[in-house]
Amino acid sequence: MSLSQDILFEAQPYLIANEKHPFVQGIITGKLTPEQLSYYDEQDIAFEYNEVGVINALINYSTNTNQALLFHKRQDLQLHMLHDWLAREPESMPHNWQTLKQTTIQPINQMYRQHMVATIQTHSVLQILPSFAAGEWMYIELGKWMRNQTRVQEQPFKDFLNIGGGDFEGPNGYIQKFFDIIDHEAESATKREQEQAKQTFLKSCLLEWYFWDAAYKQITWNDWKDIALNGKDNAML
Ligand SMILES: Cc1ncc(CO)c(N)n1
Repeated sequence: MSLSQDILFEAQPYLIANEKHPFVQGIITGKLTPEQLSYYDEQDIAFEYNEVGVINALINYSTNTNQALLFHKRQDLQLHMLHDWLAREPESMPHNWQTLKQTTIQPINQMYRQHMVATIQTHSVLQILPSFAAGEWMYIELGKWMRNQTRVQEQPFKDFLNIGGGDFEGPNGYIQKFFDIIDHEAESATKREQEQAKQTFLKSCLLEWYFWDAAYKQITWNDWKDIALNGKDNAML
């Protein structure tokens, strides 16, 4: 079994848990509040901006030119996605590069972002790529699964997780190429390095669930502070 097959086998329960999360269910039923959507929107755009740094590292530590070109192409897509995203929803939530860089990174987002950037110091594509590829894989799989669900046909729910299949899916899509790179790099890695790469992927899958959860409950540092300093009920966390 290749490393990517092994990873994907172990990631299945995480995919199912993500499908069941009330935020994801709320996308299907259109039952998320504007506040939940806006928390997600703000945190996720900042999350995607953080990925720019992770993709830069992938370009930097590529082990051959084809890898570097692929990551460079993915970076171009990332920056275009961010550009289009910043141009959307201008009235309900003004977005721009300045506000994006000043957004407060809430607890789970911070944990997830740091989980990803912590892999950069390994200087190893095998360790960095799974941290990033897991989220991409999760969104692609959730998008495929959504197509079989009877979902609300109103914006913004209609296009949520309806990610550009062409670029990401199929034998020539990014995600397959990322798994091919993981398998290629695994060939020259130790068992321990392979296991580390797998655990990094699974940790990202887990943090995907918590990212939905944080948006569903709109968890902020103020909530953490209230619980710690004022002894407020911590059932919500
Ligand atoms: C939290 C998160 N994970 C993955 C993706 C997919 O790019 C996203 N937009 N946000």
